[in-house]
Amino acid sequence: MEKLKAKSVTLKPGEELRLEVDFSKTVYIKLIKGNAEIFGAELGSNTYYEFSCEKFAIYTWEGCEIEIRGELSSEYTSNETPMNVYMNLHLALQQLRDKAKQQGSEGPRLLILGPTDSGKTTLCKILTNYAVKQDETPVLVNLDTSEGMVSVPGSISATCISRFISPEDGFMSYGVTGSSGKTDSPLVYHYGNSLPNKHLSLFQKLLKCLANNVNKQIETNKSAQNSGFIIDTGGHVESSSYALIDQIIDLFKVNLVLIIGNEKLYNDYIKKYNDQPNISVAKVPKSGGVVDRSSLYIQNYQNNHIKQYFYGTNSEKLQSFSKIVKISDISLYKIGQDTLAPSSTLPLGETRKISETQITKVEIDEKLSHYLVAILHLDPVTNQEKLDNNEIHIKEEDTESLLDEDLVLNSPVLGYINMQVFS
Ligand SMILES: Nc1ncnc2c1ncn2[C@@H]1O[C@H](COP(=O)(O)OP(=O)(O)OP(=O)(O)O)[C@@H](O)[C@H]1O
Repeated sequence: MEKLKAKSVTLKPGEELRLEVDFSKTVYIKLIKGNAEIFGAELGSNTYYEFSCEKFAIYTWEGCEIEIRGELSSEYTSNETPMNVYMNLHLALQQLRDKAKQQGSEGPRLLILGPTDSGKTTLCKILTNYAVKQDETPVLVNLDTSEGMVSVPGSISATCISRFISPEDGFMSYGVTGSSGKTDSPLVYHYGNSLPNKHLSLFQKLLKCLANNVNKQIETNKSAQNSGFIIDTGGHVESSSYALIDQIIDLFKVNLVLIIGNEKLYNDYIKKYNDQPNISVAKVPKSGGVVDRSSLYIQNYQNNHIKQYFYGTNSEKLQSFSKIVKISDISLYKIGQDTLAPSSTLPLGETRKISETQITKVEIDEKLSHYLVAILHLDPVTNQEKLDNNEIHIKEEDTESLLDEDLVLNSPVLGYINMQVFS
């Protein structure tokens, strides 16, 4: 790093430095003077932070001097930011949390909506970090399946946040918690696609499982109850997604809907919840710094995220290990049926019922090498309770698999493996 040419940048109060670092490049940043933050996480002075494959901003409330080493693909300073609005939003949320503590009730449950690349995830990060700064422990819910946030892309999750989201490692600072024995491991459900609409009934079922589980878990966590929820979503803004949004509001008991950069959605939701005093709808401006990301960038970002899941982040390295097991000792199941022969090949008059949530056993062969496979936690206690209450059933007629789809979908992810098959 010392070999890289260093340069210094001075920012005035209220300015932000917007930076882009390519995939193949690494840039180091150090705060020399003053104070600065990256999406709400303060930078410590005289410490190098490492970035690659990132688009981000360094904001300062009081002015600062920063040292940068390495090659940036874009860099400019702006004094037009929505940070004052975001800070006011945080203060309003904090008042609701304080009120919840006094009254012994639940804190705000905030749902952030907006088009793709409008800055939703960034706002979640800022609000979560500001909440942590005030000793809050909000539950961060990720329903954006293209990002993965604390786990691999294709998953949805809920995490109780009690420490800053690292400025250099981002949400993955929570994704690698297993390594250091921290107890704030995320609750993750596997969906397996970037688009919720692709397998809508599966997505809706998993939403329900995540919401039920997280609502149940925080029943005994007073501090998370008071701090409330911050929920990130993908870019569901078209009217065809309104039913899904309403389901999210209902399942996660959302009481504040916040819209970034979409007037139509804001107006529709103002009208929709006009006569419901327990749900408020508000809007905030989109930051001029938010960058549109190409599909190539998103693909590289997702690959990098998966790599971090297995090998750790810049500041917390993980040692992945391999384990050889006999094919006959394991069973692999697939959710959904997208490789069936066309219905036209069926005997005349016979129809096939294809369910997106159907569980089928998969034959393990070399073709499955390098597949990312989710290991589920088929929690015997919770599932036994559900069996006793007749909420789920074991299919006795199905001798091939005793796995009921509800039993599987109800089970959170224990971890992911990268599979290699040898014969
Ligand atoms: N002020 C800023 N300056 C520079 N880059 C920024 C700024 N705000 C956000 N970004 C970057 O812009 C990109 C898009 O932002 P973000 O992920 O928050 O949008 P999003 O609405 O959540 O997108 P999606 O719907 O695709 O998940 C990210 O790479 C983010 O780091």
